[in-house]
Amino acid sequence: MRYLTAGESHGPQLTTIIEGLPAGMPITNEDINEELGRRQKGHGRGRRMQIEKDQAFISAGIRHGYTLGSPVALVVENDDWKHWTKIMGSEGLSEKKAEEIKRKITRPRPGHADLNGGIKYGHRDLRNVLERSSARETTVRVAAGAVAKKLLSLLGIEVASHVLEIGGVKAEPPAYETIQQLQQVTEESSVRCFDKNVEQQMKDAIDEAKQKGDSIGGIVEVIVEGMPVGVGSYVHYDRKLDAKLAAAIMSINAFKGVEIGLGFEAAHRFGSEVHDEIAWDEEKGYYRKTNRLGGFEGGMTTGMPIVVRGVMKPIPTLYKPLKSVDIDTKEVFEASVERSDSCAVPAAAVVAEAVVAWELAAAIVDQFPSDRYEQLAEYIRSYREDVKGF
Ligand SMILES: Cc1cc2nc3c(=O)[nH]c(=O)nc-3n(C[C@H](O)[C@H](O)[C@H](O)COP(=O)(O)O)c2cc1C
Ligand SMILES: C=C(O[C@@H]1CC(C(=O)O)=C[C@@H](OP(=O)(O)O)[C@H]1O)C(=O)O
Repeated sequence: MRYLTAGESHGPQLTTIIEGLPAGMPITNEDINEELGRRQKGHGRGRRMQIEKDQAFISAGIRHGYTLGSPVALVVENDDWKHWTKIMGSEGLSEKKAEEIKRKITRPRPGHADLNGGIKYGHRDLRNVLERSSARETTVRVAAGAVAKKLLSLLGIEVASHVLEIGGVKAEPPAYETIQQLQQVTEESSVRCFDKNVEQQMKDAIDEAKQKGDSIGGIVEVIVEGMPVGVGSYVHYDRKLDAKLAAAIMSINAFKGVEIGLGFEAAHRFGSEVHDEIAWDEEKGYYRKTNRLGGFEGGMTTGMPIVVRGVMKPIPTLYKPLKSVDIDTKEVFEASVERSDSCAVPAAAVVAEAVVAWELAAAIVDQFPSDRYEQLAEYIRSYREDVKGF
């Protein structure tokens, strides 16, 4: 499976085209819209989220709630676009008129893509960079992820996420009994944190940063239960599924690091404190007594829950500006800001779920190729039986 996204932050719409889904898989607008709504929430978001009410329009590949096997195209309109039609040049402005608008951006923000992107493409109006580098693009990645999540869920695989840390305020690891409970509790939290004791502290940290004109980052964790054993590969470096998850997390705007299982903590421990002992019983088949390796050995799933963490840096657009250099005048300036998120870690947790779900669904479709959804479901069911009898 593969997907592409297109669209600018203040353009008319964002689009994704998904290719390779089996035919006959049930999927509705609501499945996708629910995920889009989850991504818009979270304490610390800026004014833009009050303007947008993200909804997916299915323009291809699905009929009467089932995939056709043809490419699926999903569109999310930008409600903010109506305020930007002139600036975005959608009305075919003459050069003279564009000059009149005088909204050319020549002041790159430290930490954003503005300067490197401008140099790379030769854009002297840095808006041509920021429009696409904006995390607005994650809207349609979540739409594609929603389709992947639906496929996984139909196959008995559930994906959840939660926030472990915001701006130095740390939560206890979640003590959940079922993944559904984890999903429900985090859904009720305005910072997507399972640990209710620190929720207010996290909100306070966000408010304090905002008040100071600053921004803060944090750590999110994605947990996946129900993956069959042996998905991925130890044979080829580019089919190692843990590596694909790491790349997927790193592809989210502002993410600077990834850990699977113990992650960096493994460096401080003996091997006997890191590796998970293997056990077997008739009911479960093989299992691990612990899950310090977060569901992966040898680039393949172990069948234990997948645990992936990602760290998000603080948002680069700051009301309290850092110094930078104007690309036209070469003068040093301090950036002024119209609007920005002060913390988007809770939203990023939903994006992390989406990109992880996508990689897992793609790996399954790759390993168990089937043109029909029913065939795929049967394939997975019989593979699970096989694994039990190994
Ligand atoms: C959900 C989400 C919302 C974001 N909101 C903003 C924002 O309002 N302002 C901003 O400057 N950066 C925001 N970012 C981060 C930038 O998009 C990101 O830092 C930028 O694209 C540069 O990429 P890099 O940080 O990965 O190097 C957001 C990121 C995510 C995931
Ligand atoms: C629009 C979204 O996030 C945007 C990501 C973003 C950035 O620079 O990454 C900048 C902000 O956009 P604007 O400049 O229009 O206020 C965020 O609101 C979204 O998540 O849907």
